[in-house]
Amino acid sequence: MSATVLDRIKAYKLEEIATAKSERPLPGVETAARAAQAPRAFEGALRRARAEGRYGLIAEIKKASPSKGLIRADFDPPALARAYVEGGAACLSVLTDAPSFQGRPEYLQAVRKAVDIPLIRKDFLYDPYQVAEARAWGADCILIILASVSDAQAAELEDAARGWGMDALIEVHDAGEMARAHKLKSRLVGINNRNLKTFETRLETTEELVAKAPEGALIVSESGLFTPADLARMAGCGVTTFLIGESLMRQPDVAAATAKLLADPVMKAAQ
Ligand SMILES: O=P(O)(O)OC[C@@H](O)[C@@H](O)c1c[nH]c2ccccc12
Repeated sequence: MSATVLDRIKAYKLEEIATAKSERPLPGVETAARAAQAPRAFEGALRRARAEGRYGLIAEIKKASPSKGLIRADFDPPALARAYVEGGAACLSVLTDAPSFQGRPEYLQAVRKAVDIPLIRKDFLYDPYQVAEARAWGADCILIILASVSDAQAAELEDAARGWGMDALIEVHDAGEMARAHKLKSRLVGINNRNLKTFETRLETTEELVAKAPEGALIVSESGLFTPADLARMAGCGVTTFLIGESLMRQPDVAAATAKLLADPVMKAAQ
């Protein structure tokens, strides 16, 4: 079988983690994590938006991606963060992976200083060391991609997040992964419309998997959402919480585009 993008990412991440651990041993990272501002309620901010009848947006700060290449040349993370807040985002996602997404830990740290809303470290996590890093850099939530970790690794990452007082967004993209999500504690579940192995993006993925989610889960529809009609379509199957990057990153006026995307008051059937 040919190596997928996820296999390649995992290989360089494991090297990255080994280097980071030797350059900055865990105790020092833990000290920095303990000194960071207290974690903010990431899932809570999204649940509040939903309870108040608003779309809950996690707006993503994303310069490039493996499938799209460079998405935004003029890339100023603190300015983009402020624009997203002005436009009404509930939370922000900041890519920290450099090789595939041109992200950086410094972007997360700079965004933390620029805005008050909760942040997720968007990266490929395999080791609790990376969860401590995320907390030290100011993240309030981590991403656990079930396509790239075992059940045991997912549980270990989730426990590390809980230990730091952070939330965990559990990402699934098929029925098998959704079944695995039931075994975890987190009830914040992202359905990725993009298959990370083939890059195929289908909004049907959210529609097909939402009914298989754990009881009481808050579902986040991730990737490939561009228009108010896309959000209304997702609301039609009860999903009103979204993770959106590319479509907003391509807009010259990010604040106005975010406000426009969220302006539609369509809030249909509750999950
Ligand atoms: O730019 P989009 O299509 O709006 O997608 C955002 C987000 O869902 C996507 O960046 C993403 C979802 N899961 C991930 C896992 C790793 C890296 C990136 C992702």
